[in-house]
Amino acid sequence: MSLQNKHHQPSEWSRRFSGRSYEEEYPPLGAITSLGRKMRIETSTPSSENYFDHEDGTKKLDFSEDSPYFEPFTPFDICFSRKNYFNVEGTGHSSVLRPGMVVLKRYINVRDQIQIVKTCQELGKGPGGFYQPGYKSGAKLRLQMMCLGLNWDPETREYEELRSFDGCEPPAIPGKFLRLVQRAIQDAHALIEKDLIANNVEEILPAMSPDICIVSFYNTRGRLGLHQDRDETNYSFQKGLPVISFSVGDSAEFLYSDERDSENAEKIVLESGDVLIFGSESRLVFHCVSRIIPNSAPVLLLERTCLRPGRLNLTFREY
Ligand SMILES: O=C(O)CCC(=O)C(=O)O
Ligand SMILES: [Fe+2]
Repeated sequence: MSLQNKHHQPSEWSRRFSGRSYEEEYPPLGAITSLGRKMRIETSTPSSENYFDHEDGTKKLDFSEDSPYFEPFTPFDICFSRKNYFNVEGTGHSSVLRPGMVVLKRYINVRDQIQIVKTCQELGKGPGGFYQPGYKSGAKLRLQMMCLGLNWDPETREYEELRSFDGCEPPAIPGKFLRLVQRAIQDAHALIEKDLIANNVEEILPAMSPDICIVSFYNTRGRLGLHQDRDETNYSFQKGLPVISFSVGDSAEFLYSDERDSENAEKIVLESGDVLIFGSESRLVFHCVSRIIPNSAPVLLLERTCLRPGRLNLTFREY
């Protein structure tokens, strides 16, 4: 009995499982030559029609791409793929979603995401930090919120210097966040210029200097109903100054629509590191967070920050 047969007895199971004959599944041993992606096995034991004679009398298996023996050879990778490392594969590319609305996918690198979480954690534990806000109706929002720069009160829908319920002054927006916002606007302009072959990018998406950042933390059951961001000044609306949103942690399903109608809304998945910008024509777009996708945050981010399951969102606006 050959070594081949000693170790691999053909079985009904293996035939059924692979859909190939035993000889096809386990070609006889012989000299194995690696030819780039193709493997060729030389042997003197003919056993199927896929052998063909060579001038020197030996029989060779046909491992050309048309042959059933052909299998691309993939060497073992000692490192995780990015997919395993980050838990999920990216969804989509940076693009102009509609006039004035741009998504920059995986824009914030993991190092900066880690910094964002650590900074928000520190600020969030201090005066003016995270709390669960409510609406005028008494219903609570399904998230924890903190404001930087100015305070926005979901109950009165007003902006204020001090938080009315505890008198706390909102922490300042960190310079690092502001620099990231400016860079994102520039890169959104470059994308618009390229995608729409436009040179009036400032009209399509005006630049802005944020004076408020609303930081929200959604746990995996968190969500935010369909709404427009319309509590800023007329100046801000007339200029179409954009809202700029950073996503960090678990991914979120984000819906947006011209109508107050989530049934027919467009949907995108906002992943950790994504930046979404909506201004000018899209400034008053209806939008909501319909779902947080559990276990979708980058593993490295979780390892370095111990961020709770859920998602951190920062929206920057110019009041
Ligand atoms: O979490 C998000 O992506 C959206 C947040 C939002 O719409 C808001 O803060 O007004
Ligand atoms: Fe909003």
